[in-house]
Amino acid sequence: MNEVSSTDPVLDAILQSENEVSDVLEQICARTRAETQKRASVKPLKEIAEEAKNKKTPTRGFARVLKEKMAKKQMGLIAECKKASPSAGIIRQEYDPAMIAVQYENAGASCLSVLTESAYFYGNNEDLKVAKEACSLPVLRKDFILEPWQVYESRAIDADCILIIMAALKDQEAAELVELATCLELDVLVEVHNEQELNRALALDVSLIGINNRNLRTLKTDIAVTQALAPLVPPDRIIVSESGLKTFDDIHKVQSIGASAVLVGESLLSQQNAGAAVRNLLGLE
Ligand SMILES: O=C(O)c1ccccc1NCC(=O)[C@H](O)[C@H](O)COP(=O)(O)O
Repeated sequence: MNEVSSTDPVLDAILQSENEVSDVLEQICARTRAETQKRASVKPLKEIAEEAKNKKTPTRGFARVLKEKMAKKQMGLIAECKKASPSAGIIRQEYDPAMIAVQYENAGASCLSVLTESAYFYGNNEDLKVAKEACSLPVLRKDFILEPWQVYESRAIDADCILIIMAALKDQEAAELVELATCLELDVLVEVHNEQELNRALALDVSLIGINNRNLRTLKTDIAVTQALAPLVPPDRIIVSESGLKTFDDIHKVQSIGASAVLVGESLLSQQNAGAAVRNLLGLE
C-alpha cells in the first residue's frame, strides 16, 4: 500500500529497495530507521532527550489501568486509532483521531492506541497529541520503536506507553529500549508472535505481553496464536491479545484462555460509529 514518495535521496533509495523486499515488517523497519536518522539529524539525541526529561506531567499509567481491569476480572480494551494499515488499506477516509478517542472513552475503552507511523498507516505525532488531549485515557504510541531517539520522542509527544516488537529487535536492543522507557516513566507493551519471541520477551522487565495474532510477514491473523501462547505466559504478566479480533465471541474466546486485555483497531474503525462498535464488542448493547 506504500504510495508515498519522497524528495530525500536516502528515503528514495529505501523506497526503491522496498519494492525488492517482500517482508512488510522489514520494509517498515528499514524505512523507520532511515526516517529516524533524518529526524535525529535535525533534532539531535541530546535535544530530544532534554525535551523528554523536561516533561512535567506524569504519564497516565497505561499498565496500571489494565491491571485494575484484570483485578476486577473485566476485559481491558485498548481501542486503536489508525487511518490505514498495510493489510486493510485506507480504513477511514475522514479520519478524526480526537473524535474517535472521545467515542472510545465514552463507550468504555480502557486505553487508547494511536498509530504514528506515516508511510504505511498514514499516522503522525499530532494524531497522538490531539487524541490524548481529547480524552483521559492512557495512550499507547503504536509505532516501530527501534532506536533510543524514538523512545525519548515518545515521552516528548506525551505517549504513556510504547510498543516493542520482538521480531524487529535483538535481545540487547529490546532490553535497552525497555530500560530507557522505564526511566522515562513510559510503560512498555512487548509484542510476540511465536514461542521463541515469547521466551525472549519474558526475560525483559515488563508486565504487558502482547500476543499478536497477526503474522507480520504474511499479515494473516489467527486467534489460534493467542490460544497457543497464552498458556505459556506466567500469571504475573498481563496478556494482551492483539489483531484480527472482531466480535464479542472473539473477546470471550481469548479471555477464556487467559487474555486480560485486547488491542482492537480495524473492526472498530470500519464501522461508522466507533462508540457503538466498542459497546457491541464488549457485549454492552
Ligand atoms: O495491520 C497491519 O496490516 C500491520 C502490518 C504490519 C505491521 C503491523 C500491522 N498492524 C499492527 C497491529 O498489530 C494492529 O494495528 C493492531 O494489533 C490492531 O489490529 P486490528 O484490530 O486487526 O486492526
